[in-house]
This record gives sequence, structure tokens and C-alpha cells, in this order.
Amino acid sequence: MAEALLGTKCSSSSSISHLSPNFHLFPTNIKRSQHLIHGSFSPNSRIRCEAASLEGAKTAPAQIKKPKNRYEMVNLTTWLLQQEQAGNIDAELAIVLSSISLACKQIASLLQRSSIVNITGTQGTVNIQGEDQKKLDVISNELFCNCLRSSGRTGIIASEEEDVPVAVEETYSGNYIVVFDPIDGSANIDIALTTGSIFGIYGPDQQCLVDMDDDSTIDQAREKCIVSVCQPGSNLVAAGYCLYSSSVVYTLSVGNGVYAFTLDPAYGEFVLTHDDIKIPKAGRIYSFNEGNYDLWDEKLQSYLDHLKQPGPNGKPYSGRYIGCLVGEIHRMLLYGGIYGNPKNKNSKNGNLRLLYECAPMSYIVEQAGGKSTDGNQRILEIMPEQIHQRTPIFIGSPEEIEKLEKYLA
Ligand SMILES: O=C(COP(=O)(O)O)[C@@H](O)[C@H](O)[C@H](O)COP(=O)(O)O
Ligand SMILES: [Mg+2]
Ligand SMILES: [Mg+2]
Ligand SMILES: [Mg+2]
Repeated sequence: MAEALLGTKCSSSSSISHLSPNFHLFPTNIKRSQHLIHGSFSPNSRIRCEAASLEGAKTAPAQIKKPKNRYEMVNLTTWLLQQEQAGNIDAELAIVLSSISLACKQIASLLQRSSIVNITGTQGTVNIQGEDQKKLDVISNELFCNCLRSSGRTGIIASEEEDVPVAVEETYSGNYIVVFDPIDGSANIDIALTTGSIFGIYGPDQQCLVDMDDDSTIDQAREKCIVSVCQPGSNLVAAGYCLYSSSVVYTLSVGNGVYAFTLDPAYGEFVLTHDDIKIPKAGRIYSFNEGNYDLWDEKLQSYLDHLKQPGPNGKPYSGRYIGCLVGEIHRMLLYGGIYGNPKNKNSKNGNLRLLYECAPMSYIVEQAGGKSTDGNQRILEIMPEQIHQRTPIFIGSPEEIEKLEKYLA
């Protein structure tokens, strides 16, 4: 494990086949199959699915040694090793989480220099959801793909910026499925405001060996790949985000609380700074894009009207809106409150994507003691039917979500 984290187990490099059209799959409506297939494929070859035991993961409580004084630090690598020793994660997952942190460091560095090295602005391309891609949307996506691929521990990746899930070629393939939003809040890049990255990690819930016979088509392999990615958030084995702001903060959960690591730019290490974060039970900050007020339904409008009435301290709630989900959630984890991206008359599912934005963030917030709902159902229980499907979301302190639910009932 230690060797692997230090990179001594990395394979040598070869072509970046995830960018090859042969590895791109077609979006489709998913009917969940009996068998979840996880593995790697190359065109006209056989699917290789590997058995991996996830037994033991998340069973034992973490025994994390907390730093006792300011000279005693725990960095991300040490923390991951401790988690592995405590039986909370396996070595493969530790490597995936370490690889993602590397991508985040690279993205943080590029964001800081973006206007100097001329990587602000748009790329001139449009992603599958109709968004104009920023140059850094594209670059960050490549950085994520490359770090995950070279970890040798991921089989399938799905990104906001890729049309369809991508299978890692056999040489580099591992067992984990990773979904991610490489840059969240990309409209903030060009004005040097808060952005983030979001990721969720699934372990395959069924393992099997499937031989593609000569008659099997690449479409069948693609279908299996998409099915593997379309899992409810309740199946996540880890999730996290990286905040790019006045500090760079890598925040994650492996199912036993939420931990945050701040990047020390002096020596390039993520250092544990927020131990077992618990969201405040209530918090008087709300984050909604109120420009859409007239497009919301009446029950939601009354809830927002209520927030503007003076509370017990004589003051109404404070409105805060950054335009970056990562920034809103980070603030809420530490200060409490509620964030909403509701459906409206122009957009029946709101703005945010279930798979790589709402599910990972809901996992994190629930792990910190918060709640997350689409208004009717827990976000983590929604079964995705499409890779890029959107969902309304209300997320935050438990008492704030319960109050909202009374208004929506
Ligand atoms: O930036 C976001 C969209 O993600 P993206 O940059 O496309 O990854 C979200 O985090 C925004 O907070 C959200 O889309 C803002 O929605 P509106 O305020 O435009 O409704
Ligand atoms: Mg986008
Ligand atoms: Mg986003
Ligand atoms: Mg994005």
C-alpha cells in the first residue's frame, strides 16, 4: 500500500485510449440489468471483469490519531494509511483517493495561473448538456482522467464533460467506478472566484466474468458499462470535493464521517485541518438563486418569504449565493443553513446533475449529519436512468430541511 501510494507500483504509460472514440459509449435509457458488469474492454476483444472483495470496507470505526499540537500534522497519505489499517477502506480505494488529490492539486495550480498562462475563456466546444466548455473544463477533465487511469484502480469513469462513460483500457483497469465534475462553478473561473471539483466512487456490487464471444458487439459492452455507472448514491463507497478558493480544501468521506485537508502551498501537501466535521443542526443562511423566484411553485415561494421574516434574534435569514455548488456546500458544512436548486417553470429538474454533483454532495452532507432531498425523496435513493440526468435538490442542516419539507408538504 505504502509503495503504491508512493507510485512504485504504477505501470508504464501508453496511449491515452480513454480519449479514443472506441472507448466512448452512447447515452441511453437504462434498464437496470440483473448483472452489474465492471471491467475493462477494448474493441473486438473480451470483457475482463475482476473479482474484488469489498468485504470489511466500512465495518470498523476509524481510529484516527488526532494531532496533539501544532507541530504534529497528519497529511492525506498518512490519513489514508490509517483508514486502511482501521479496515475502513481497502488499499485500492486509498490509491484512487490519492490519485484524485493529485488531479486536484494540478487543477488548483492551473486555476491560480489561468489568466497568466492564457487558459481562461471558452474552448469553442459544447458539452453534451449544451454548456459552452471553458478551456479549464476540458483540461481539468483530462487531468482527472489521466490521474484515475494511471492509478490502475479504476475500471469506468463518468464525467460531466464526457458524452458517455469511459472504460479504462485493460492494462490500467481496476475495480472502482468514479464519477466526477472536474470543475464545478466554471462560470467563476474567469473572474477568479470560487470553484471546485466533485467526485463519487462506487465499487461494483456484483462481480462476474463475462467473455465476449466473437458475435458480441461493442454496443453490448457499452450498455454494460453504462449500467455499471447508473447506481443510486446510497451505493457510494466514498465521495468528496475539492474547494478552490482562498484555500484549497480536499474534503472527503469514506463512510465514517467527513474529513477535510487544506493544501499547504509551501510544500504541496494536503494537511488534515477539519476532523470529523458535523454540520450545525440549524443555520440561518440560505442559498437559492432568487432570480428564479417567479418561476417557482407557491409553496416554495412561501418558504422563501418566511426566511425573510425576523427570527427569534430579530433578524431574518441571510442570503448567500456563490454560483458554485462546492462553495455553497463547504460554507454550509461549517456554518449550517440550506442550499436549494429547485425545479422551476423553465427547468423541471433544476440545474444540477444527479450522478456527479447531487449524489456525492448528498453523501458528504449526510455523513456530516445533514439531509438532502429532491422535495419528495432522499437524493441518495434516486436510481439514475441517464448519466447526465438532473434533479432538484435541497440540502443542508437537518432542521432547515425538515422545516422546508413542512412547507412543501
Ligand atoms: O456551477 C454550477 C454548475 O456546475 P458546472 O460549472 O457546470 O459544473 C453549479 O455549482 C451552480 O451553483 C449552479 O449551476 C448555479 O445554478 P443557477 O444559479 O444558474 O440556477
Ligand atoms: Mg458545466
Ligand atoms: Mg458542477
Ligand atoms: Mg463542471
